[in-house]
Amino acid sequence: MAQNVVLLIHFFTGLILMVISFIMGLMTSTISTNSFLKNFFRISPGFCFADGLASLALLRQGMKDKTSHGVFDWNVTGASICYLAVESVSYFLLTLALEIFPSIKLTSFMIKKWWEKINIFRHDSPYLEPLLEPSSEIVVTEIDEDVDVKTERNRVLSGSLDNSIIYLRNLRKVYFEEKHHGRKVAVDSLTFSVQEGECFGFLGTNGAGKTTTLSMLCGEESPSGGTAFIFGKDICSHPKAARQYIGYCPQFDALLEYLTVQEHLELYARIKGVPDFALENVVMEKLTEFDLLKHANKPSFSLSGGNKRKLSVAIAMIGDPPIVILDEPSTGMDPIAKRFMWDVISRISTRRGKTAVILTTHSMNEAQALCTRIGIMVGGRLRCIGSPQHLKTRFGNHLELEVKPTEVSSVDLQTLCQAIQERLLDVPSHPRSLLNDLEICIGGTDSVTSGNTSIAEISLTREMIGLIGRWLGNEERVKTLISCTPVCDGVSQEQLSEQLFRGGGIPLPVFSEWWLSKQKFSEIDSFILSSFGGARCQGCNGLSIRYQLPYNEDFSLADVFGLLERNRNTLGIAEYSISQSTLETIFNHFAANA
Ligand SMILES: Nc1ncnc2c1ncn2[C@@H]1O[C@H](COP(=O)(O)OP(=O)(O)OP(=O)(O)O)[C@@H](O)[C@H]1O
Repeated sequence: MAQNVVLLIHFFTGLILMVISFIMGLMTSTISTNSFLKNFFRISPGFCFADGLASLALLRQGMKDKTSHGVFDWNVTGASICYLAVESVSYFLLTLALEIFPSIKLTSFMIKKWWEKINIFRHDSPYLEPLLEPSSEIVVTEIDEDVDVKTERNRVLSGSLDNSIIYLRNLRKVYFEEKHHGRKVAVDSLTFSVQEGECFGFLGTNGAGKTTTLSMLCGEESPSGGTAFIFGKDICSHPKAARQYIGYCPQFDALLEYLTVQEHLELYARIKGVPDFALENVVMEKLTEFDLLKHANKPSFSLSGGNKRKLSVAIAMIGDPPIVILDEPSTGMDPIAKRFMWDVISRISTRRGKTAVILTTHSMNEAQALCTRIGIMVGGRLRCIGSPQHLKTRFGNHLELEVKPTEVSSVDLQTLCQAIQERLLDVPSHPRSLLNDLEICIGGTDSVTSGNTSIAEISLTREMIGLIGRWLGNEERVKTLISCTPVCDGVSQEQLSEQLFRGGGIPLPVFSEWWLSKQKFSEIDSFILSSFGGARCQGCNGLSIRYQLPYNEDFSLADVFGLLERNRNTLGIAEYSISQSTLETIFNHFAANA
């Protein structure tokens, strides 16, 4: 595309110069100026070509000056041919030089460096472009940084890198944006290293700067400050050398719509320098490894999202690069394909032991399953780093408890229903409206007064429920049902409230069951909260209730089990589980404190 644009620019420049020169050549007052300017216009090969043709035509028409003797005369095509000959050699050599010598390649990084030097020259005092300065922001970062992140920073900056093959040193990226007073710090002073055989999980909230970091490592973006080294090659000064070690799967599939799966693999294998004799084997190996054989001849536009992702990862892994960078590799995959992909990634990193994988993901399960080390990034900064177990031990200073109460017994249910029915039929100073309701609900005054109405037939209105709450000594409990306020007490309560509002009432057995189960939840809740100081309820889904329990010297795991076991029957606990805090809770903790 860029080459086509350059060609078009060349063509039009030549054309415009030709028109200018032609007009000037027609006017006697500008003929000599035109002859002089032509020496410069001929730097454009397009002009040389057009001028030569125009001069030939003019010669044919007898419009050339008398001094021109033949077609190869200097003033006819001679000058143009000579210029074109010299230019074809010199431009070819220039192109070669730009390709071969990276030191003179015009990367945006180098342009920036030159700009910096020009600025130093222009200003009397030494000048640093503000975004490249070791700004006060970085100092603040270092002060309030987590201890593990600081240790990693010191380790990398001191140069003790063991067998690290990638290391980032104060890598920084600033985008210019109107919204953020002109700039947005996407990545801020990122410092860490990745060793061979390691699978490094890069987690973070949306917009944390993960993709930007990976883009800088792959050479798609140039850093605003700091740098990174890949096998000792600086990504700023030797981007091409650094890139040759990397296989990159970007966040969005960069596939060519009309190329088939097999053609994609062949194309990238050739780009990566796989020799002809090995090409077929390499392509077949990837098709088999990624379970893409049956799609080999399909054009990429007809693939499902998950298969496109598989193809992108397969392309990244072609040629067995020592570093594989995967930006959300399993997005859009079904659970089976995801497991399959995890297996492939795990095989190349941990099992083969030579390849370093850096992956970003929003799936905590994926990070847990694959990553030997994890870094959580929020707002462009690394908030924590370490193995999944280390993070859980350090930041998971609580236990997750989930308790499921036993079901309401039919005896208790029957007893409560009868008690409510008796009270409803025996309201001493009942307001007229309540009795009316009851009469309507159970189909007639006779049946109410006879007392042999079926319990299942009784439907309770809001007013009755309010009264029952008062009789049973807990008006608060029924308020949530009556007022239909959204509470985190699970789906069943929401459904009951909805039924009450839309249908005008709920059957007595349904209400009684709800009441008794609330009673159980409430007893368990007060027991947990009073027994484990600092316990916090995390929510209830109608079947079970979840807590976070503090986990320190005062509470061992044995204490928690002991206490629950001793009171299990009294409280009516059907089952419970205790687990260490998950990666998800740790991630949420960092995201919430961003
Ligand atoms: N080209 C750009 N110009 C301006 N701002 C950008 C540009 N690219 C990214 N950003 C900003 O930089 C920040 C980091 O973006 P980045 O894509 O790296 O986040 P991320 O962690 O990969 O997010 P996600 O998980 O959603 O992919 C965001 O606030 C984003 O808006």
